[in-house]
Amino acid sequence: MCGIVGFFGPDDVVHDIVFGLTALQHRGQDAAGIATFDTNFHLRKGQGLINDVFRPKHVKKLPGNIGIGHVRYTTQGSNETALAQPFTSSYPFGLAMVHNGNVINFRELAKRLHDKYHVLPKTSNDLELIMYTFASELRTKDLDHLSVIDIFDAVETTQELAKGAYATVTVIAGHGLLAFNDPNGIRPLVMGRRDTPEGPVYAFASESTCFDYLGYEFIKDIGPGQAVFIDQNFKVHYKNAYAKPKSFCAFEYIYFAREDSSIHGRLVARERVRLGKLLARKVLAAGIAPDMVIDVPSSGYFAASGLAEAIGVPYRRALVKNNHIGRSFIVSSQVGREDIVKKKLNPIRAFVEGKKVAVVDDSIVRGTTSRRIVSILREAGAAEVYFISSAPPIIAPCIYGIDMAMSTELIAANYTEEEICNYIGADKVIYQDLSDLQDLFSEDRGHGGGCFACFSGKYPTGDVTPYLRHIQEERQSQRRDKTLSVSPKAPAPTEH
Ligand SMILES: O=P(O)(O)OC[C@H]1O[C@H](OP(=O)(O)OP(=O)(O)O)[C@H](O)[C@@H]1O
Ligand SMILES: NC(=O)CC[C@H](N)C(=O)O
Ligand SMILES: [Mg+2]
Repeated sequence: MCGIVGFFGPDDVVHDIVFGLTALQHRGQDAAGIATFDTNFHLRKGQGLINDVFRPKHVKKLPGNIGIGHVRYTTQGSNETALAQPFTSSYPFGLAMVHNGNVINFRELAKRLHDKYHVLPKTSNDLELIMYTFASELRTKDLDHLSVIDIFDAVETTQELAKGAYATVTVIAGHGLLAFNDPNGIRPLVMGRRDTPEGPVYAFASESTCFDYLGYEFIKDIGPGQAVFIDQNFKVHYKNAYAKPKSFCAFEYIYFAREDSSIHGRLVARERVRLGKLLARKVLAAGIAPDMVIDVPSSGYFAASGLAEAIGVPYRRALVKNNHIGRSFIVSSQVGREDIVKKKLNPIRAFVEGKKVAVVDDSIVRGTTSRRIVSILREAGAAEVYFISSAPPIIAPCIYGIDMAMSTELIAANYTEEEICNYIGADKVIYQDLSDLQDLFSEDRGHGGGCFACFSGKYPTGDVTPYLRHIQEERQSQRRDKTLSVSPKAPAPTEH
């Protein structure tokens, strides 16, 4: 799902970039990169977390009052350093770009760039296709007299040609900072501003939480098809008025985004509490009577507290998370995910022994976390374990920036709820109803609609079968996890 930031102000911006990326670390753990510009581009990118890649000695070598940054969760190509973002192009002007999302007409765009503009991207990262498509359109303009209209025209063409999800920020050397979203606005992108004695600093970021830390005022979400350009005089130009999102990724509210972020007017934490409360009907109808509701740290907390409140049962944090362990789901190998899940959570025996426990997580994707949780709760003496997902069953691949592109790795795409219950070893599995989730983000509720593709199999960008075939071939050639390493018919594990 990647995290992106961009800053443009009167002074060096690298410290705000590092700080902003640190607030977005949960969006990508594979790699990190920063590009700043003064009279030249200064670029550093590497594998690992922000603190791994950027030490003080590196920050000093990133001068410039305009710059962008990226934390990567790989969805296209391998996660080696060469494919980390940002990417730069020397022509026209000098460009540096980052994006969050996934281009799904990869081959078509690459062919057009080659045939029409004789451009050969350096890697298989789809960001290059967006950047070179934009660059190729820009270079057809009168570069001696580049106007904002020219820039927005190049954006418009890029948005027509590139299919999929892409929230982007671009430095156009000597001209300014540009942000634009794909026509569906599937990924989050927000704009902020901080006033200083020397003048305003403008910022773009995947999530508003970046601004909280840095003292920026939230200005707006960048909606579907929208673009914003900050010129050299710090004048702000908008392409397309803001429109409510019709296909914003619902999984951002459920799991991906940070709880303290607000997206399209909705505080993520509050939406998660609502999702927890919505589950009460099914929990009560299931005839289970939990003694307590616990969460799976860290993304399950708000839904668990919402459910506990709705059914009048105590909430307890009975699973303790090792705070030095990051996210498991966004690790690119099953072995890596299982290793993290093993190290990450420990039950408090004194709370769960002899108790009937409703454990709430935001989602069950591959089943890695849930199977482990049930096993360690049983080991800690829980009498009954009911596993509750605040997301509906994930039955179809995500191809818009969350790396679950193969239905063979999605447990609910391959097995019934009963088989899943058996595999994870729970006494009951309860999922959110898709209709309840869709209602929460419907136009009637003032949101505008969302992308529910991974829950419904209906994709907002039209026919995606060619892309699904492409990504299947790519994964098979990379021999990355393509099938579940489980058979839910197998009994739950006793060892752990
Ligand atoms: O069924 P699975 O394939 O295990 O995927 C689902 C789990 O992965 C995520 O947790 P993660 O560890 O990524 O992050 P968190 O600490 O934010 O919960 C999510 O919150 C679920 O717990
Ligand atoms: N998760 C993402 O947004 C990934 C962005 C881009 N597809 C990459 O692989 O770098
Ligand atoms: Mg989790």
